[in-house]
Formats: sequence, structure tokens, C-alpha cells
Amino acid sequence: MQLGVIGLGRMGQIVVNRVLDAGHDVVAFDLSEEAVAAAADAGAEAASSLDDFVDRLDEEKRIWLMVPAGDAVDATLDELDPHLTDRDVVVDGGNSHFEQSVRRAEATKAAYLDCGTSGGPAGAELGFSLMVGGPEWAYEELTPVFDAVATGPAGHDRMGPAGSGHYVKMVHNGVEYALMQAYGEGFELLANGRYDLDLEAVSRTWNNGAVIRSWLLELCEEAFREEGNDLGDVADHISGGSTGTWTVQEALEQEVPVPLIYQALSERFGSRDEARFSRRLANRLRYGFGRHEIVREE
Ligand SMILES: NC(=O)C1=CN([C@@H]2O[C@H](COP(=O)(O)OP(=O)(O)OC[C@H]3O[C@@H](n4cnc5c(N)ncnc54)[C@H](O)[C@@H]3O)[C@@H](O)[C@H]2O)C=CC1
Ligand SMILES: O=C(CO)[C@H](O)[C@H](O)COP(=O)(O)O
Repeated sequence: MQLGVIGLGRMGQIVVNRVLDAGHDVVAFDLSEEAVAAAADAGAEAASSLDDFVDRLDEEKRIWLMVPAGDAVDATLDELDPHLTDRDVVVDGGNSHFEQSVRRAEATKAAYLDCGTSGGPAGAELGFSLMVGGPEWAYEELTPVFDAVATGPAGHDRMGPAGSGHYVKMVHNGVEYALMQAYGEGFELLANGRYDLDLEAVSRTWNNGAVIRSWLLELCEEAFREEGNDLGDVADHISGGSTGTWTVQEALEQEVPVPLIYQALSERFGSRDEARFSRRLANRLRYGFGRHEIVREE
């Protein structure tokens, strides 16, 4: 089978490598010439432009987009669309908002699969978990590619119609935020608690048979091993946040309570402002109502 891949960054390069390793052919394009050269080194056919990319594809085109979510997806689809027919299949493997995916699926001539991808760059070895939405025939047509990119046949499934793949991935990310918050709070208590603990040893012990073992906990173990028990100079600042925001927005719309996910998102936003206004105001108000000493910046 032949697959065209557009977007050859951290994730797209893994898609290319895994599809090649499974014995398929890959045509690769990226705005970055270095990224295209790296894909060519791995065995892909290099495309020098989007027109060149389309020319190199078989008549029935199978295309995987792994570009940043948002404008890059629309820009790529706008350029591709004049070359597409209803026998072609386009997969968006990025973290697009599910409503954008529904809109794109309606707008493009090709069959459109929205594919939530989990596993991060660490998925290079193991393969990813893929949550796919869109037409059944297109999902079945792309199954050999999904088998290769995922951990195997059990690592992907069709969630439902257009948008459902990215919807499930959005909720996955909300859960990811809440789990990180829970581990963070537990380790913060251990770090400031009654015993002088080796947090790498705690996470290693938990990772071996404990109820709360998980990949995120393995990453906690790695973090304490590599950064030290106090996390060294790792700053109090959490970037990202868009997928968690979408999850909370959707929960509000559906009137489903998600307090843990909301709290985790809120902590993330709070971490970007070292001198939180709300904390400073509370500091001043305690003086107002109780004449508690105002703590001033040094
Ligand atoms: N990094 C991660 O852990 C995960 C990322 N994702 C999603 O996968 C998608 C890609 O992420 P990464 O690989 O991490 O990003 P990246 O920034 O490493 O790579 C993006 C690549 O797309 C290329 N690109 C941008 N606009 C383009 C265009 N118009 N035409 C052709 N190439 C273009 C860039 O040159 C770059 O090589 C994003 O939607 C991201 O949210 C999903 C799951 C995990
Ligand atoms: O999807 C992911 C992990 O599952 C990506 O790492 C993503 O970047 C996380 O989303 P955000 O930056 O919105 O927190």
C-alpha cells in the first residue's frame, strides 16, 4: 500500500518510519526541507512541493496529515482539495478540535478520517493508540496503515462518525490533565510530608503492582531519576492547555460535571503567573478582616 504523509515533525516522522517498517511505500512532504530529507533517509519518496506530492501518489490517494492543529490543516486541505475525489481518503492524525473535523469532513471531496493519536514521541517503538472517526469503508481501507502506526490491531478502532475520533481524543487529554494533577498532588504531599522520602523509589514501588501504576507514573519515576528528588530547576510553569480547555467547554455545554479536569486546567493557567492576583488579594483581605500581617514582596 502507498501512503502520502504531510507533516514530518516529532509525530509525522514516526508515522513514516512505522509505515515503512511494515513494508508499505511512503511519499513524504513537509514545509521543512530537513524534515523531508530525514524521511527520505528512512526510505520514503521525497516530495519537493505539495503539487509534486500529489503527482507522486497513486490514483486512489491515501494521505495522512500530521501538521499542527488549526490553520495548517485548513491550508493543506485547501491546496489538496482540487486534486481529490470521493475515492480518496485523508486522515488527520493531529489534535484537531472535533467540530473543525466535522466541518472539514463535510467540505472535502475525499473521505475524511479524524484520528486522535496518543502515545507521543515515545510511541516510536511501541506504536500509538488511534481513535478514528469517519466513514467505515475508509477506516477499513486504511486498516493496514492503522495496524502499522498503532501498537497493532488492538491499538486502533473506529469510534463512530465524523468528529468522534477527535472527540474521544479530546476527552482523553482531559483525563491526562486530571491524572497529572493527581500524581502531582500526591508527590507534593510526599515531598513536604513527615518522612524524608526518595520519590524515585516511591514511584518505582508504585509502578510494580500498585493500583495506581501507569505510564504517567513511569514518567514520574523517570522525572525524579533524571531531575532529582526536588525536580532541580524544573520551573513552576505548565504550557499547553488547548485540549483541556476544549474538554471543559464541552462538559459545560453537555452539563456534565468534570471538577477534576477543570481544577487541573485551572492549575495550569495559574502556573503561568508567579504572583497570582487572587492570592495577593487574599493576602491583603486577611489583613482587612483579621489584621493578619500582610506579606510584602522583598
Ligand atoms: N507531540 C505529541 O506528543 C503529540 C502531538 N499530537 C498532534 O500531532 C500533530 C503534530 O504534532 P508534532 O509532530 O508534535 O508537531 P511538530 O511541530 O513536531 O511537527 C509539525 C510538522 O508539520 C510541518 N508543517 C507545518 N505546517 C505545514 C504545512 N502547511 N504543510 C506541510 N508541513 C507543515 C512542520 O514543518 C513540522 O515539521 C499536532 O496536531 C499535535 O497536537 C498528537 C499527539 C501527541
Ligand atoms: O495530545 C497530546 C498528549 O496526549 C499532546 O502532548 C498535546 O500537545 C497535549 O495537549 P495540550 O498541549 O493542549 O495540553
